[in-house]
Amino acid sequence: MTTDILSRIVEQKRLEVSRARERLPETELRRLAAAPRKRRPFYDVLASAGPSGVNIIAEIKRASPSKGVIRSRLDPSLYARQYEDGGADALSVLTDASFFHGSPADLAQARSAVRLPVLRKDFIIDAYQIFESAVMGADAILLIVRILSPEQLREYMALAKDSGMDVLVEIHSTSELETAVEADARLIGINNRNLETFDTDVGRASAMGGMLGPPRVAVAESGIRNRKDIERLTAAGIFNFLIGESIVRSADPARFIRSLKGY
Ligand SMILES: O=P(O)(O)OC[C@@H](O)[C@@H](O)c1c[nH]c2ccccc12
Repeated sequence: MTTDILSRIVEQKRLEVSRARERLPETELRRLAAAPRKRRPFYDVLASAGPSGVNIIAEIKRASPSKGVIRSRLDPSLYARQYEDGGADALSVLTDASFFHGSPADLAQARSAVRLPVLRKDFIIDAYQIFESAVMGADAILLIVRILSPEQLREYMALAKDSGMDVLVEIHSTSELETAVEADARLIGINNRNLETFDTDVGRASAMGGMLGPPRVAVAESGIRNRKDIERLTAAGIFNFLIGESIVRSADPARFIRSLKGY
């Protein structure tokens, strides 16, 4: 039943992209995207762990299809600053409006408030969205293996690289891991969320994390709630964590991130 959510999201995206194309033709967007921009390193930050041994990618997430509204009145610059104060190593910002209540403005505001590299979190199914991400100022984009053909994955990785952006390639299974490795993905996000049920199981990342090694860097995504979850995953060789809901819900995000890092 919930697999339908992902297909609904993708369907809605196709609609949004075709509308965006009418407003701004791709040739124009490409011209804008080609303007030189200073990107902040995302991959390099995550390729090695700092003194705490753990890197946190802290996410700005107002709502989700599985949880509904998490925090709707959220000031992205304020949150970004709290995340940075707490020692977050990078930011992730949901820019999808229809299902996650995010926007490109959220990303721009968050990024300009801090010095951290920023991941654009959205459902990319068309090259148009890569140029959009470049114009938005994203330092990295998410590509979800499940919703792309292997050819699209390669093409979009190359386009992102041309724009100076890093790519986080998201997988849910060992067969998707193979696809990601064949496309030579360097940063691989293992999503703990079961797309059929939307349940999360931190064990998914710990089981697959051991299959990666330099220069391939694993990121555990979704359902990470506390220091214990992190310790379980570091034992499996994973030191990068993408965390949204538990940080956004916390009364004191900076303090919560510090506790996740073991301080
Ligand atoms: O809020 P959580 O459970 O900490 O999860 C964060 C992140 O992993 C999740 O938002 C996510 C992972 N992959 C995605 C793809 C699209 C939208 C959202 C996501």
